[in-house]
Amino acid sequence: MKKVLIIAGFDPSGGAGVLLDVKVVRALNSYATSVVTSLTVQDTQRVYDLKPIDPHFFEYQLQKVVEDIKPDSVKIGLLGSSEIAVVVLRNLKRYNLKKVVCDPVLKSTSGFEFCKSEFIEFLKYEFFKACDVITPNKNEAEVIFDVEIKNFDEDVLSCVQERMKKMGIKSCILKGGHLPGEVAEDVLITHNDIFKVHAKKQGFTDSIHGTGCAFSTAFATFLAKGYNMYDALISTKEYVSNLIYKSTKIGNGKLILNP
Ligand SMILES: Nc1ncnc2c1ncn2[C@@H]1O[C@H](COP(=O)(O)OP(=O)(O)O)[C@@H](O)[C@H]1O
Ligand SMILES: Cc1ncc(COP(=O)(O)O)c(N)n1
Repeated sequence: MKKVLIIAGFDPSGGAGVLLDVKVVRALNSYATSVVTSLTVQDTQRVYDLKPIDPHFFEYQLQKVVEDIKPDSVKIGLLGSSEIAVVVLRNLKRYNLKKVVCDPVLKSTSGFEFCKSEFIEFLKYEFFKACDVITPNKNEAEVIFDVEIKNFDEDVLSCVQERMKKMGIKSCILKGGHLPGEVAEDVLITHNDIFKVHAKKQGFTDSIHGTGCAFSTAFATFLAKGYNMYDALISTKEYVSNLIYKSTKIGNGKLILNP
């Protein structure tokens, strides 16, 4: 049984964060451990508040679980505070953790700002380097790479590729759910390759919640199973598209995924 370590925030409604991530890992027949970075006050309509976990207590939990159950891959979601991010970075290095997938959650679909600007600089120039792949959506990629993204044309993608090299980011999957058009396209960019996948768009991206969380967790799980990045992306795209096609309205707000 492959083991995926989830480092993410807690959404009590289960539409995003660790509750969703653990279900995705389980649905893909793997085992999830999880260390919570922050608690949110949240429902299917919006995020109201966030309280980061004490960084010392967080580190204590992280170290105990990693020393006992060595993960085959790591998914990092909402970090919640720069102090927690520093602890995560230190321990990625200390335990030499492999196959680290980071979903750079900067803002919720409903518009809640999860990161202040100095924290974003730390992520851009220190944290992402320690990850094997980051999975920004359109808005996150614009902030991280300081580029306007209206489509995934060649010039945009090669600009992102150049900036990744300069910043020391190893690989990146740009998620295109928020771009206009009939298809939801995602692009894996490495230092010497660009690889696209796409699926038919279903419904309105802004009315579905948790797609980015499910995407990065499924990708980390396929890596844990030994898939290379290309095959992991193909399988993740198929898996997440099916979850989106079956998304349901469980509360008064956005549709949720139910792995
Ligand atoms: N309406 C949609 N129909 C099908 N796939 C979608 C839709 N919206 C997003 N996706 C896919 O879901 C995944 C998450 O993407 P995206 O919504 O861009 O990120 P985020 O949830 O982080 O904002 C990507 O694979 C994207 O292509
Ligand atoms: C705990 C937690 N983690 C991540 C997200 C982002 O998900 P989304 O962009 O779907 O709001 C969230 N809302 N809450």
